[in-house]
Amino acid sequence: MIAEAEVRAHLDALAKPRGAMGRLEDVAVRLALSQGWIDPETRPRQLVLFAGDHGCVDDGVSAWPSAVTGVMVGAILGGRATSNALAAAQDCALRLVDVGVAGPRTTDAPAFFRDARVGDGTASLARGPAMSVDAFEAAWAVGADEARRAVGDGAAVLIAGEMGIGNTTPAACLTALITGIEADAAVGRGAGADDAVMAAKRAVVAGAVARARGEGDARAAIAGICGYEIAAMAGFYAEGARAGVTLLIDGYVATAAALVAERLAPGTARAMIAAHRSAEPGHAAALAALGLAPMLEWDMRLGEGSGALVALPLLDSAAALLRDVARLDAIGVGRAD
Ligand SMILES: Cc1cc2ncn([C@H]3O[C@H](COP(=O)(O)O)[C@@H](O)[C@H]3O)c2cc1C
Ligand SMILES: O=C(O)c1cccnc1
Repeated sequence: MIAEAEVRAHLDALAKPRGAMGRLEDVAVRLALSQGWIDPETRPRQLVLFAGDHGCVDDGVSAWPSAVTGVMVGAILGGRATSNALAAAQDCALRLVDVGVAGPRTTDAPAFFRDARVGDGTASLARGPAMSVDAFEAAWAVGADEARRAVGDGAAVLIAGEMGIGNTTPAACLTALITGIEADAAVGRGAGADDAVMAAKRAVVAGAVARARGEGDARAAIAGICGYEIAAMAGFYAEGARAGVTLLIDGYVATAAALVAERLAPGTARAMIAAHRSAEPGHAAALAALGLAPMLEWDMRLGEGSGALVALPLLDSAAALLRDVARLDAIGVGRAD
């Protein structure tokens, strides 16, 4: 393992003025520390997309019906979604896991698809616990399993993405519960909620967060307001961090899963690099609670791992800086700074 001071000293010795690559140097430091080496890798990289449905959609929290989750699963399997296009552009392997979609199961799926359903959509968190602690742990284990498989295949950087209509509602609940911000401050427009949907979403989140705050056991509180895909992402992060790879964190939903991972597996956040701050208003507080500074603030608000894929070339640049730049003394120049 290396210390931050060693990485900074290495960066300061390179053929450039000290600190001249600005915040890319901070990213390089986090990247090196996440893997424990001065010359971290960013290839191969793997995006695992976890899909699940949410009972609270029946309570009016999304502009879209739950059926769109299954349609998008089909689009991803057909290689036609934003995540497919960006993953291909960034040379990132993509895998899709159905951890809790409602409706018919996908058959004839390509080899990168895994049916690991823990349930057919969650129960509505507006009316009671979204899932049992047992179901939460089963979904967590699906994600942990995926991280183990990806690391076994050599991945140096892991990205978790999600597809699940309604999932910015559990993300808001988890953010409010774990960071302590007001429920209202955690609620945003998700995939395009209008004012009427926003009013319903605010009421649902306020009620669910109040219930979760009254629950004594942390795991039960989290399970009650979680989603299957979010629980799987949390398990994915916890296992990836344990295995010593870098976790590139996407948007608001991915960060809610990161909060869950850090709460239940403390230390996981050390492996995380925040790709971006999404347009969702609660995202900044979620990142701050994890001690993460986002690389991009581009108002992206899609999910599917898309923002992490957009930011991936920045990690490649940070790795190249650490690995491929000569030292100033090696080119015969003394330091003036
Ligand atoms: C066509 C389409 C593709 C998406 N890809 C990701 N999301 C994103 O939007 C959803 C969350 O927003 P909300 O909580 O407002 O429903 C999730 O499926 C998330 O992955 C999508 C949403 C739609 C509609
Ligand atoms: O930031 C996100 O993760 C996000 C925002 C809107 C919709 N889905 C995901």
